[in-house]
Amino acid sequence: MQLSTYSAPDFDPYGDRAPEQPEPGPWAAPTATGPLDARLTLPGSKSLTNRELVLAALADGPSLLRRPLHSRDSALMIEALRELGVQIDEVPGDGDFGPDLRITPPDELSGSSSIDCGLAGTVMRFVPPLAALALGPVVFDGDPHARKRPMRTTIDSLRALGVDVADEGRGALPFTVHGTGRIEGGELEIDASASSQFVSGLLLAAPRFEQGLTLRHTGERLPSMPHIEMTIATLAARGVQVTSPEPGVWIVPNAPIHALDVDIEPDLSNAAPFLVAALVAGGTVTIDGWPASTTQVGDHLAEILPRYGAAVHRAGSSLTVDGGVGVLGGARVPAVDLDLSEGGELAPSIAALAAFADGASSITGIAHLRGHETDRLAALAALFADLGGQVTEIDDGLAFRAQPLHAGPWRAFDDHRIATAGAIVGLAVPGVTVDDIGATAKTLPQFPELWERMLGLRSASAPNPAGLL
Ligand SMILES: O=C(O)C1=C[C@@H](OP(=O)(O)O)[C@@H](O)[C@H](O)C1
Ligand SMILES: C=C(OP(=O)(O)O)C(=O)O
Repeated sequence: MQLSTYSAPDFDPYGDRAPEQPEPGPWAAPTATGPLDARLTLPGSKSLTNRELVLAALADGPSLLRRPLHSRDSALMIEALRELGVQIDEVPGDGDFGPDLRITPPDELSGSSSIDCGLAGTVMRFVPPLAALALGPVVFDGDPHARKRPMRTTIDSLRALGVDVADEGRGALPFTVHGTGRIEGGELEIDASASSQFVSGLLLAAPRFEQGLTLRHTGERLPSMPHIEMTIATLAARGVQVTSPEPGVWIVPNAPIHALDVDIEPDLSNAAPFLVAALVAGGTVTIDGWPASTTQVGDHLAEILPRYGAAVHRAGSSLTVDGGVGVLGGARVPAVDLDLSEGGELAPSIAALAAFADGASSITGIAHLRGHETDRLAALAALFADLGGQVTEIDDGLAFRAQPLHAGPWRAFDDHRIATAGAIVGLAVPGVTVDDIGATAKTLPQFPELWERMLGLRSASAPNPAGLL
């Protein structure tokens, strides 16, 4: 099948110019020359945008998404849903980062199509249950590395629900879902230790199962609980009440999913590299539009970063991280043992900070990162070794030892968060080159522009990257 490459959306929210996309290719990470004093807004949350797209596709009428994310992952979700017969139109909105989206669900989802998941976990885990509700075969495939991401639980759970799924026996992409237009539902046991998205994908579609769904997670651990809570909250906002009588068990009734016009919050996980930058370069970084309450795990940064020496202030809808003099100014980064089982997607940014810690430290609870966009534990260990660092893989995470870092290459491995971790390191280590900054298009196509403006490297007369005040 034809695999997609992300290209800029065909709108122009910036007046006379389209948004810059990161050019695929090498990027010399800029070194900070002094403390930061930056204020920015960020595009919409990937996790919220892709959940709301799925729920809108199953809803009982048209929905509007205000200020959604426009990136490769959201483009892949939009295309996937269009393949199933969902109408998705761009409509003018007041966001800085592109148009709003109007989603009109079809009377019945249609199959007989092919879906490109790219490298998007949300597409490969959330859309197959919808394909099972459609009539006709739907082929799922993705980027070369997507074929290595864990998918067995999605495949097995659909089979246990009576859906015919043809695969190559590896528990991975590619596979074909032979939907019959209905799922009976009922009780189901799954092992979601490799990804919370196995749970979320089933919960999102379950109100359309004839008996609803009683889902029980049987594995030893369950990562990324806030993402499951986000799924439950987005369902509740559309009138579906999921109950959880005990940890690891969820009951979803058969119920209509109501149409809803919804505001998408900025992506707080994508705030991580910018906020961590304050601790490395020193000074302050303020993110505007920070929600007062949210299910996004990025909100945990407000508690995590003080453990590494930051002062965090909230004022109205802004969140400021003050990194003091920062690593560059000679600050000592405390050696912290951090359990990130709830927020694994924050790990690459925190690892880039822990690499400067004064003493032995660790990030644990993140074994499942081996199944992310790349094997993030192996990638980070290898990348820091190339810079002279001492970061080692442990059973369920990474261990860090204080070691001066030097110039060197930084491979992105097609992983947006590995790419941005390289940018963080480069703030304090001259001569770090990220081989492909284009990887950031997965969830934040504006990353290089925003980063350079954060550092004051773009003058006021240079094109203004969306969202920078
Ligand atoms: O449901 C979601 O939107 C996500 C869940 C998490 O997945 P895992 O549980 O596989 O880590 C997270 O890391 C990913 O970036 C987004
Ligand atoms: C793990 C991530 O993405 P995905 O949704 O593709 O799993 C991530 O964004 O850190």
